[in-house]
Amino acid sequence: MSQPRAPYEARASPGPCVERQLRSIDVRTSIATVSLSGSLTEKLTAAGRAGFDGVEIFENDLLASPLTPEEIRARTADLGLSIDLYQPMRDIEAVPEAEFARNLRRARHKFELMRRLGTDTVLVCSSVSPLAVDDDALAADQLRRLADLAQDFGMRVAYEALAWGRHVSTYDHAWSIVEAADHPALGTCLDSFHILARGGDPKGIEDIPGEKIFFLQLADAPLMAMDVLQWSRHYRCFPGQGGFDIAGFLGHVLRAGYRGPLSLEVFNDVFRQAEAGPTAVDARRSLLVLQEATGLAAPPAPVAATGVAFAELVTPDVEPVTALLGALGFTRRARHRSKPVDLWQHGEARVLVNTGPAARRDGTSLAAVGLESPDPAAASRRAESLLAPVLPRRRAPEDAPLDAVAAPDGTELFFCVTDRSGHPEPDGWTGDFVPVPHERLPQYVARIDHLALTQPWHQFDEAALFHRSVLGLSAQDSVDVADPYGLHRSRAVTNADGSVRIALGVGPAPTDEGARAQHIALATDDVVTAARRFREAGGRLLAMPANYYDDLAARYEFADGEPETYRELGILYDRDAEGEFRHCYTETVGRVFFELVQRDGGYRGYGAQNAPVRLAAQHLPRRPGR
Ligand SMILES: O=C(O)c1ccc(O)c(O)c1
Ligand SMILES: [Mg+2]
Repeated sequence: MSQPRAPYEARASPGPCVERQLRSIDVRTSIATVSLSGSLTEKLTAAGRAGFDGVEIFENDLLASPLTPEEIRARTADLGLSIDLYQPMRDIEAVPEAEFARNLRRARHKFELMRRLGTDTVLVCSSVSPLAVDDDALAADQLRRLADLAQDFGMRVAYEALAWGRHVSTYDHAWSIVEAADHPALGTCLDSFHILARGGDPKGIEDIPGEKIFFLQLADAPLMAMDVLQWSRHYRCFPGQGGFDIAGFLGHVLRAGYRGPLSLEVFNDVFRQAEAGPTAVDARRSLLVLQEATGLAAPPAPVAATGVAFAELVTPDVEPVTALLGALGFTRRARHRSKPVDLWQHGEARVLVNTGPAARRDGTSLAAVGLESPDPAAASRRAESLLAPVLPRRRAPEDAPLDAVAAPDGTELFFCVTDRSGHPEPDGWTGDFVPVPHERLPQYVARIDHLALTQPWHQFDEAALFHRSVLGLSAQDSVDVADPYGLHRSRAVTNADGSVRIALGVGPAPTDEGARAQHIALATDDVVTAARRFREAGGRLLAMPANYYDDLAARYEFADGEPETYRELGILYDRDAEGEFRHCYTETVGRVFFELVQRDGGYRGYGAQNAPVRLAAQHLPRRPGR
């Protein structure tokens, strides 16, 4: 089959000129209703509001809907969505003639339904039926006859290889059957999951004529060694959230000449249960990032943060918070000129304490993070283009304008510039604070080492993609840590020099309020001194069990007295190929606690090895007698 080829298709890999050409392609985005939670109406509404152009309607969603096909069509159109695909038709091909006659009858009903829905493409997935025989000629013949019927209705059939199809399980096999059938109303549907999960080489996609690729489904997945059907039905995720090279895959499909919608088809147990609205936004963001990676779109470039300017705590009960900060050697340096917000500082670590109205709503929590930005306005434009909710720039007329967005968990992220000039009238956010007299205390904290933010259970993957794409941070591997009452997962996102480190977590982390835990880790170059000073100032360190220290002494050789000091203060120890890590924890106030950390050498982790012991210790006070 011959087809016109665009000039760039001859090139082996997309260079800048290719990227420019791709950018002029107007791609449409679509999402399968199976990817979202709720009723069909809720799914359609979420997809429409998130800005998708179309949907794939899953048969079960239609069957369960009280709306007539005409009403679904009208609702979809009202939301600005087209119905790009109806799916799936199963177990159609390569079956005995009597069975195929029944399949055609079923198909006729579906084509009538599709006409009422106003959609023209149906997905047929490769048969898993025990009746199906291993006979490509028969499969091609029956698919041709199905396509004939489809054509009578003005419809098209897109044949997709399921990775677990009985006889057809690879895209090239499905394409060879479609090619043999040679019918204008029959094409293939490519699904990145089925192709990449089997480890197949997607390069061969470039040999399929673009107009014979009737549909493209995109899904990523974490790399797992498990049965492919279970993997597909439970663990798919949005592009950029798993381990597949979806951008590379899409490059092959575009070079084949495909110009249809990019459609997300994600079967995922978490998304099935989470609110559809935010999931749809997460989904759209994943496609925007993918479009950027493949040269299909050019949103404003990421502006990586260069440090943490401040962490902001809100609290209805300020005394325990300021007592904790005081014991940690922070002093109150300045007061916001119009709001009940104090700036506390130790070294270059700044903590804002806000006792305003939000505090009464949320209890003591970490509500905002100031990220030091080389270009706050550009960082905000990037965030907005990737669908981050932008917050009002000026809270009060006299305040300095601040660019800020909300992260998926509601944490406010400010892009700011800290004025360290020492001028009496500082610029930027610091200019809104009026200095107050303060004591000069010994400084043993250098800066904020990292922030740990426990995410809502259903937003872990979304949070990682958000921080990576919106903030230009890179994500490390996710680690699983045993918590006595569940599993704690953690994934750090960092900038290149480690001056911004955010540990995103999910799990039953213990807090006074039973809510998601958040913590601020402070960098020190002498954790023993820091811990002692904290104690002397009346602070309480989290005690660790003696068994931990017995094990530590067995694992490593320490200088005389070292393990005893750690045991006395509750200091934990870890080591990797690059260096050493010593850390200890304060008690928890509301949802928040502090950690003191000493990194030596090039240690890059967060003490995950010690986390089960620390989590157990944090649960203890809340579960007395256990
Ligand atoms: O899991 C399935 O059965 C199934 C159905 C339709 C698809 O497009 C698909 O990729 C998987
Ligand atoms: Mg599919």
